[in-house]
Amino acid sequence: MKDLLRLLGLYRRHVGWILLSMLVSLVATLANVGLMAISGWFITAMAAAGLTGIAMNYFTPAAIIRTLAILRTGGRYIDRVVGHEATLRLLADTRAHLFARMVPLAPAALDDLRSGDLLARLKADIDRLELTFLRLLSPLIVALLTLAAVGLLLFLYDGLLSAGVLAVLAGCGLLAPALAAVAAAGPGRALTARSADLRRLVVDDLSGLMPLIAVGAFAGHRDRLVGAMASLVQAERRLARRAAFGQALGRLSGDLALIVALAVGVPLVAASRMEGPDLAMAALLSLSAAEVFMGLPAAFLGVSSTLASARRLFAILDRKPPVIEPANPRPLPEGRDLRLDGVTLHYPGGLRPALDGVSLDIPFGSRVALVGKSGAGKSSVAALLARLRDPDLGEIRLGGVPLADLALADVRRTVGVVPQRPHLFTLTLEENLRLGRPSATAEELAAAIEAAGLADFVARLPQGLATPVGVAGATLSGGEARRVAIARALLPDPDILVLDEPGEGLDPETEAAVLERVLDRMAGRTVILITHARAALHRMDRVVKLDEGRIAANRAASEV
Ligand SMILES: Nc1ncnc2c1ncn2[C@@H]1O[C@H](COP(=O)(O)OP(=O)(O)OP(=O)(O)O)[C@@H](O)[C@H]1O
Repeated sequence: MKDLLRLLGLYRRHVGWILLSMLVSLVATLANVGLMAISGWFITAMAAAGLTGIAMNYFTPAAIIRTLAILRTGGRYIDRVVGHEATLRLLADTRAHLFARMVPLAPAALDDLRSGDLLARLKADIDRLELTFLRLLSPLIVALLTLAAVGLLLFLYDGLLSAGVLAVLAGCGLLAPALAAVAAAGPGRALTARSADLRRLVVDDLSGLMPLIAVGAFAGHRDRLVGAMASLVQAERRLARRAAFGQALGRLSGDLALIVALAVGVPLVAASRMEGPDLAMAALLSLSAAEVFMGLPAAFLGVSSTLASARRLFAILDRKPPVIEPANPRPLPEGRDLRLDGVTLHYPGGLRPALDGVSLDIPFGSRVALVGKSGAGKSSVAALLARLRDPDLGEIRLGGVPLADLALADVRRTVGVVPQRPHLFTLTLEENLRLGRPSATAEELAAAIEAAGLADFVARLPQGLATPVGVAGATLSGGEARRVAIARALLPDPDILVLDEPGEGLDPETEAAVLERVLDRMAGRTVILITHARAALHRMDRVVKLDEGRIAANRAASEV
């Protein structure tokens, strides 16, 4: 219930469209029910008039019938247009809202989710919310109002007639599908989970297809995929069985209501308490009112899977961003000295802290190598310096001001990071580079490419900078991709550059040449180099060794 209310809360901003859509839908439905009822009355009254030879005014009912027919047809058209407008606005809004909330979570607070899972939440889960309004909420309210109108009209003739018809309509049209939906809650949840599983598997396996084939594990993954599809079909089948039960009773509701109307109405006519044409009207009114229940069984069944989707969305919306933008950021200080003071960082589930009381001074303009065994905490320092995470304890200061007090954009403009696993987008080489600084001139772009040691490579490409790099840079070698990432980080001219193992994928000569150029370009500014390559150390001022999250040594490079 809490989730349903929260879901409805998402609709608040579109309440005008929602009310308009419901109003149009109600008018179209009442016009349809009224059309059937008045037509029944009119035909019977005309037949009776013909038999008895009494003249009757047929202009007024004929005009009413024509008006209702126009209202019904036009209303249904407008109902579709307005209903979809309301729903699509809601979906677009929710998708944008969720994406905007994901951005500050990335990457640290989304580490545990696979990209296929995130895609499923952004796409399929939000699409499923459509069911709540278009197929459930609006039809349910319209059905209840129509029932009330029908019940009131029949009550004017006879209380029992009204009660009998309402009981059948509500029992078969509303109660039975609602019970079927309760019985289907389990399969509904399973369906959402299975389709998310399948999407995750497809996206993951496709992006990892090469290694899967290479290690001969493809057959196993294909079997897993086939298994996931089979359990999806099974969940759908279970849901469909329960849906069939609710739908069958829903469809029966009109016929049963007609029988009840006749069973109660015929004695009323026989006792002259009701006119024959009025009975025809009541019978057709009862039959046609059942139309409002047609879509409800399926919508009721969709409630549990829609709520499961909503919960998956809320789970993202409720995540706490790993870093908070200060409400009133302090201005960027003049100084660029970095100071880490008792910095401690725990990853969730980590057995020991990744960083444990690290204190370190990095004056502006210095060149510091961070070394240490794999897992020592080097990349964690890089993440903290770019404020992708915040320390649990201790503080990092830039020019004497805590990083947490500065605007995130200022921090990230000042501290450029080439991560250990840089990501290239499925764009051209130039578009990937310009992400670093969209307004860069051609000369600035060329200078960054030169500094990253990419100039020869670009010159050899037939399409030059317009070359597409493929999905995640798949058409580039590991070393080329890394140099693109270096050029991208150099383009905005950061005052502090953190290079996380920039030599990976490069031969030793190229690595040395690239480092040389980067250091030249960064002359007078700070470079922090995370590396396992001893050869690079003589180009640095200090070498800081980390061991299990602590500083094990901090020496001048000449002493190493
Ligand atoms: N996102 C994460 N979630 C949980 N634990 C993490 C995460 N990132 C790193 N760790 C853990 O924190 C510790 C430090 O990791 P970090 O990546 O900083 O080491 P590193 O020195 O850069 O290692 P490498 O040289 O292999 O890149 C490791 O034990 C690692 O398993």
